[in-house]
Amino acid sequence: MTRPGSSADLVVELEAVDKWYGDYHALRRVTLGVARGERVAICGPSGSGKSTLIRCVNGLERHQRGTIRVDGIALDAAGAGLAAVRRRTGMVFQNFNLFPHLTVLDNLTLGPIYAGGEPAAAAEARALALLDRVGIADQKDKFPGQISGGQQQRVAIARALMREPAVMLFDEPTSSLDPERVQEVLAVMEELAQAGMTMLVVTHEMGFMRRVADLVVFMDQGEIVEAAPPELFFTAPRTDRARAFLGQVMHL
Ligand SMILES: Nc1ncnc2c1ncn2[C@@H]1O[C@H](COP(=O)(O)OP(=O)(O)OP(=O)(O)O)[C@@H](O)[C@H]1O
Repeated sequence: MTRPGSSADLVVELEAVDKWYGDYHALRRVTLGVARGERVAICGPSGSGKSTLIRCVNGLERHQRGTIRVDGIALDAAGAGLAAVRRRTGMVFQNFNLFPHLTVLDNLTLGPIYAGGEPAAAAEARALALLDRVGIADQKDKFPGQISGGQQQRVAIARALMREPAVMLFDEPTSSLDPERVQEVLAVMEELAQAGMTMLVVTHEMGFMRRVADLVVFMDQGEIVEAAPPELFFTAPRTDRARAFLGQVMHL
């Protein structure tokens, strides 16, 4: 839940975070906490700052004001703590971002072996176990272009898990998939949630939010407008802005 100032074991903490792109104020005093093992979903209209928020959490974008901490490490506005925070976060993007010239297996092992110094045999054993966990161990020698979008996204999830992250960040992970491929990725995400993974997920998937999220955060114009458990947010939104958004996406 959003509990600024509480003593909960927070893996992600944002306090009064502001972010500008030039003159454009993209995040406005955003305060949010994600406790260990908690699943927080972020929704809101296009351009409301959802991607910006999640990209600030792992330092892909820099905030200018306020505090961001991941697993207790401060990512201050000048960028200190960046490498340590990156090691503790696994990021899954809309467009998979796999290396097209590497096999599925090599996509998982490249970072740990060459950047992390892990012995190749150990990295491969971990990679095979994770590919098995996401149901695509049999595709390990294929290249990304030879497998479906849903399979590519499952590879991307397995690659992010190679870091043994304290939190998994998902930025609209099913938005670029064919409709028949969406469920296979959501099923992997649900399995992660059941296993206790801490997750911060930008998504438009209402069913996923209802089933999996502990907290739904609704953003509009760079602000967190509401933060509530899904059963409350979807049935009794408190603000006109949230009601208008839900009316559009759920055709109420
Ligand atoms: N690199 C950038 N430079 C300038 N403006 C940007 C940049 N990235 C995002 N913006 C602007 O910041 C605002 C928030 O963008 P952001 O991508 O965070 O929104 P979003 O809620 O994730 O939208 P969507 O659902 O369409 O992905 C938008 O108005 C966008 O045009």
